[in-house]
Amino acid sequence: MHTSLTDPPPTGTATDPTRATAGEEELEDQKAAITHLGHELRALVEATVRTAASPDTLHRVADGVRAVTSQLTGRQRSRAEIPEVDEFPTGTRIYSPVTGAGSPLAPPVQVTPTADGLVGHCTPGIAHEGPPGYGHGGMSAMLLDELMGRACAAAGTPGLTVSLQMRYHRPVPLETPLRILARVTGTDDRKIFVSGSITTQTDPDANLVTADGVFIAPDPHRTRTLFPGLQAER
Ligand SMILES: CCCCCCCC/C=C\CCCCCCCC(=O)SCCNC(=O)CCNC(=O)[C@H](O)C(C)(C)COP(=O)(O)OP(=O)(O)OC[C@H]1O[C@@H](n2cnc3c(N)ncnc32)[C@H](O)[C@@H]1OP(=O)(O)O
Repeated sequence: MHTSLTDPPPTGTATDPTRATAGEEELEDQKAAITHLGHELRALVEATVRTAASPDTLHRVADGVRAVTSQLTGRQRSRAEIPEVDEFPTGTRIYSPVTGAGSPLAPPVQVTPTADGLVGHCTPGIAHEGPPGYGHGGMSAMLLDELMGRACAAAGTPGLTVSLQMRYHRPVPLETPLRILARVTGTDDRKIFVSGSITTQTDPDANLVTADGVFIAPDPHRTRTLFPGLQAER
């Protein structure tokens, strides 16, 4: 998050080629606006957790933020609704707390395919702190869970996590560019075995965190029950 604050807002990923061309421009506009707001909100979150401002200033800013929040009027997305700009489950998930360009919670991780899986890059800031100066262990688990889940989807077998074994070898430094790797190592019927790791970008041979996970591809009936938005909108 830290260095990304000074970078230009990231752009969205490729559009689903099956969508009607007429809607594409609108979707791109929507993605760009969501990304813009996400970028500013992440700057607000980072400034919030770093500031030493006086109580007066904090109260004034809180009132200002409440006034801004009240501008987000109109229809609100329901719990199971999948945003129109999303490509579920393999691509853009714009409000993902890990990769989402529109999420104030996300570092956000930029994901790229590798020869045998995925690599993610991000720079978590102080908002993701656990021990002073280092990343929260739950944050590392969240980064790996998401990347490992996306590796399943990228391999053509989207699945839900049923087991995630974390090993924390060294503290994860904040404000430091990180590299997250995830790859499917095997399958057994609906079970997908996945491994993942977090290192710094400058020392990719020194594992800070590693994980082994089991993901399950839900059967079609369970998929329909779990994700009603998928049927209604796709
Ligand atoms: C278009 C299709 C979409 C599909 C889904 C897409 C999702 C991905 C979306 C986007 C991708 C990018 C984002 C990723 C995000 C990160 C991933 C998360 O955070 S996921 C959230 C946390 N996880 C849960 O909430 C799961 C909760 N669990 C469940 O709902 C059920 O367990 C479920 C549906 C996953 C499986 O239930 P059953 O009833 O279908 O399956 P049973 O029969 O229990 O198990 C099947 C096999 O798996 C083994 N198994 C079950 N649990 C296990 C475990 N903990 N460890 C090892 N094996 C286990 C069992 O022993 C069984 O194996 P034997 O057939 O007997 O050989």
